[in-house]
Amino acid sequence: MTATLGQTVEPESNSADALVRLDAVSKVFGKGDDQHRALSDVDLDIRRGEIFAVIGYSGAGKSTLVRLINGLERVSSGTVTVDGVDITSLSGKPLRAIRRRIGMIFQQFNLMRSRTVFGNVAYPLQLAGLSRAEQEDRVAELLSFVGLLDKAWAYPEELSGGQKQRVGIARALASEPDLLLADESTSALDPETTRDVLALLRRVNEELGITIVVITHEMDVVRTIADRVAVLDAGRVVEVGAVRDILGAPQAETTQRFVAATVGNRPDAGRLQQLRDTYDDTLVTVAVSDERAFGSVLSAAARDHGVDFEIVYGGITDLKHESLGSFTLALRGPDAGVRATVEALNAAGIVEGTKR
Ligand SMILES: Nc1ncnc2c1ncn2[C@@H]1O[C@H](COP(=O)(O)OP(=O)(O)OP(=O)(O)O)[C@@H](O)[C@H]1O
Repeated sequence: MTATLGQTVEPESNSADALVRLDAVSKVFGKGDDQHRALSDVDLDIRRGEIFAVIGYSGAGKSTLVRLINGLERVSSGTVTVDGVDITSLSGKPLRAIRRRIGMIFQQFNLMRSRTVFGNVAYPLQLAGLSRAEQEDRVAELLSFVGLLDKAWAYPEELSGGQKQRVGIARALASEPDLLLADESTSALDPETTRDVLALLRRVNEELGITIVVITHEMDVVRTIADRVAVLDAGRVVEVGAVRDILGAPQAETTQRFVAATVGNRPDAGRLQQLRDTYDDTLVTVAVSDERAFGSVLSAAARDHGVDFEIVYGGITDLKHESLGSFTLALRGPDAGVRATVEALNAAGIVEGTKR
């Protein structure tokens, strides 16, 4: 029994709300014996207004994917469409026009050391031909959005990692992009600074309506910020869906490894065996995404059937807008009562597994 409360089936993606679409994209580097296939047959829709994460281990093809979306790299086969325009056949001016609508932030920030914070953020505006007065107004607005107005005249080397990434975000926003690509944008930062930068990215998404693609090897980043996630393994998308569904019921082995690293609330096989050795009761694991429903179903069933319960494992994992919990319970009482309690929990669709 693997029903999970709150699990929803994602509607088939509608191409009308896809800001970025990859159709059967493959990318092969090198020639002849030196060939290396970085991406194989990748289909993805990134919807307007969402935060979409791509997670994968080193070498999975994440950076290649980003470089194909912003036109820095060409597909070997397939198509990449940005806002309805197939960019695989574009070059020169039309490609540059599309690329201006895509902002990018990097793991190592990529700021110009010889320029102040102002100079870095103003750079794309200067290239776009804005007057000095226009640049000043826009940079002040951007720096105040990222909380760094007081650092306008500092040089990058005088800033912390988190501050450098804020400058990177302000610079990426300067040309008012529709899409922001964040390639391992928090991988060089400590956990607290990571939280601040992720919170800022959420504001970019929610207040400015910018679609964000987050490339990461950390499920914690996905969990905190993303609406949907694609799992990339050896150049292939092995799983894609809403973050709550992927974290609640990961299917592919790679996904299960990523999920185990961030969601510690389900007992693995070894821990389950230990629990069975310790508790001579029926063990049942329930998924919880609405605590009141879970609590009332459990306490009513236990009361009606004369059953006691003890929580022996579990916890709550916070997602962007909701929580995902899992509890393993030891049920104690008359056999028929325990069976009836498990049935009641099953009927409520919250049982993930049962062990006698
Ligand atoms: N320009 C290139 N020439 C040859 N091979 C490349 C090139 N760029 C990437 N690759 C190969 O393609 C595969 C995917 O690389 P990519 O950098 O996209 O992975 P990644 O998931 O971003 O990894 P990491 O997190 O380590 O950067 C790797 O095996 C890499 O060696």
